[in-house]
Amino acid sequence: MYVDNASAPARKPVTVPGLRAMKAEGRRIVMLTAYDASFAAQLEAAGVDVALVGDSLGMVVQGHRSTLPVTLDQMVYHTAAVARGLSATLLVADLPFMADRGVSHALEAGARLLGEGGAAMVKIEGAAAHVLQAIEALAARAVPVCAHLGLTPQSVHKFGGFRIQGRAQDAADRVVEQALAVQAAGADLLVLEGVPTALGERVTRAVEIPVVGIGAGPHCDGQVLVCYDMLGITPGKRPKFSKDFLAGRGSVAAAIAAYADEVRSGAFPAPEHGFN
Ligand SMILES: Nc1nc(=O)c2c([nH]1)NC[C@@H]1CN(c3ccc(C(=O)N[C@@H](CCC(=O)O)C(=O)O)cc3)CN21
Ligand SMILES: CC(C)C(=O)C(=O)O
Ligand SMILES: [Mg+2]
Repeated sequence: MYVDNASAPARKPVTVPGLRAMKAEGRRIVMLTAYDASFAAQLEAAGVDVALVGDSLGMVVQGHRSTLPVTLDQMVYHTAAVARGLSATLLVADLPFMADRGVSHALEAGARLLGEGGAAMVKIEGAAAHVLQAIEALAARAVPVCAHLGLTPQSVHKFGGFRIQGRAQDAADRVVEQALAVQAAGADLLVLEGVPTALGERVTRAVEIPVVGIGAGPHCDGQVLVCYDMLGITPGKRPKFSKDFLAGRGSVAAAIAAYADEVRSGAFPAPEHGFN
């Protein structure tokens, strides 16, 4: 089969408890988005730890200006496609905008993304009361949850654009409180996006769960990027925190391998990819 990965060298499956062990042992977590089976197989072959079916697909695949138009059906469709390209890589899928409008909706989304989609974990933005309730309800039913704080793209209209969050002291303190709250609600992983480097470090030290940063500086327990950004094929302006790993290299495989190496060594992100 085209996406069959059975001939690749065996790799121990990445698990939810395994991610916590990586934080404890100081091994950085390498995460990338994927939206289809062919990209998933590239991540798998490069030994990427975590694949994220991000609702960023609404922008980079569908061409929308935000992630808000993405539906649960579309997330399930892309998640199932990515799952077919993976074997050892842990699969995380975003809950789309408003999938958390009630606990029952969040549970339905979790059931579909894990059951039909084959994800091992769902990601949910924010730390509002209803989000904490959704995290608790999912965790109680053994659905692992990745929280997402800082620049949460589904809040683009509230933020007035994709703006760096937590710059003021009180805003930074609030992000730390939110991180503790999502951990207490039962989150197993935290994506921290678009915050100053110092806040990335503070949050990473404040919680026991692993923190995967994107535009959050080099002190997080891991890093995530949108796959098209790290290949330099995103149309228009790419976020400052991303880097073109295909530049000067001959293949997508080499670019993903270089990204994984640079995340694990700490070479990426460099100071110019961060905010202060
Ligand atoms: N291609 C792509 N890459 C992403 O990382 C990404 C998406 N799409 N879509 C969903 C969200 C939106 N994201 C974005 C998009 C733009 C910026 C951006 O342009 N930020 C400014 C900083 C603005 C400020 O200083 O407040 C930058 O210069 O990077 C940040 C995050 C992150 N996610
Ligand atoms: C940018 C990452 C963290 C994400 O949520 C997405 O790709 O949708
Ligand atoms: Mg997302």
